[in-house]
Amino acid sequence: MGKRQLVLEDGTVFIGDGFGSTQEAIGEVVFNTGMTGYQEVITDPSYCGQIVMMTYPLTGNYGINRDDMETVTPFIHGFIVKEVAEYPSNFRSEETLDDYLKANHIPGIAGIDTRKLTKTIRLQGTMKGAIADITIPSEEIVRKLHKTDLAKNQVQKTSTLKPYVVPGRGKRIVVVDCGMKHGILRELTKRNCHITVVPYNYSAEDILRLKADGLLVTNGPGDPKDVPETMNMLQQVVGKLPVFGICLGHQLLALACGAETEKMTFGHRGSNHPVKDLLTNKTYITSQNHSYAVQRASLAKTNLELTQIALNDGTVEGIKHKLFPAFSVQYHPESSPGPEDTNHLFDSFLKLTEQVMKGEEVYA
Ligand SMILES: NC(=O)CC[C@H](N)C(=O)O
Repeated sequence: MGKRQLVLEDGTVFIGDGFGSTQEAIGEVVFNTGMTGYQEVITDPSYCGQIVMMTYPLTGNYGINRDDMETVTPFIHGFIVKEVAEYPSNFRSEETLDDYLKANHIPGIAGIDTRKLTKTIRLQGTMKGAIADITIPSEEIVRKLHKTDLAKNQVQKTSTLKPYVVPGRGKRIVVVDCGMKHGILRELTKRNCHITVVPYNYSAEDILRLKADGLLVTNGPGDPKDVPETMNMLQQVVGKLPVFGICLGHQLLALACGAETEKMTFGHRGSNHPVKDLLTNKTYITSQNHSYAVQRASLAKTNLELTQIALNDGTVEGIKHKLFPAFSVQYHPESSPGPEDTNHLFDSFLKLTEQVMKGEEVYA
């Protein structure tokens, strides 16, 4: 495709080779440290509004396959890599990364100094950026970036519009879709659940009318404070249904129970983030993708207990309610991509629904 440029809002310019779609992209530039899993990253709806750079220098080597999609329509705004493989080699590969990005209107840029970009983001925090044609003066793009506010309605874009059912004979679980990865459905169907997926703004009343055994609130893009609908619903449902929150769902549970959330400098994105479970003293390697975190000090004024912390920086990775069956984690227990160390959390959630059903006096 020829040369293209990546321009950051602070004026930094990287010249590279365009691939994927030729359109212009604007988004928050973030980095992911996973060495594999680019297909799951591209198709994770939590990246809506973001331009993602992979720190691992080779991407596209095993192509794109039909099995590792995390959503039907990807929402990522752009993709940055050091080197993109033109000829993937893997028995599951159906097409190249370039073809997939072209077909889904996602621009990519390769051949830039990804280590420099990582260091810039680590020092200054995430910034807005654009992947654009080389012919446009970079000052013009910087001006445009300063004028552009990143959208606040990302969950509205990534959530399902209508409820639907994935039938099963086991526990009845309502999944509130804030931008759900298919991995969450995979874990629940593996455990024979009867799943009702509902939009992010489904009311507490309508959820309770479904007479489910448990409620799962999924991952999703953007700032949790931009999703008051789901937060208000949780305030009414906690204590009436066992609740499991994943990533954005975790942040929303925290807000619903009176805790605070804050934006991190550059977030956690990768497949090898160590997390310590304070209740069992075990350490898990987890898959993560988040910009926001629950403010640790704010838990003191709530009925929430800190259950897990990130070992790299001490941030909150898990909480549980002290009075009601509700718990959540900041990372992705469904992995995809990444280690499956914390897959058992889906079993813990279903066990909790069982205990509540039997009327046992148990909390998460
Ligand atoms: N993967 C997620 O659910 C991310 C949650 C939230 N959008 C964040 O960036 O912190």
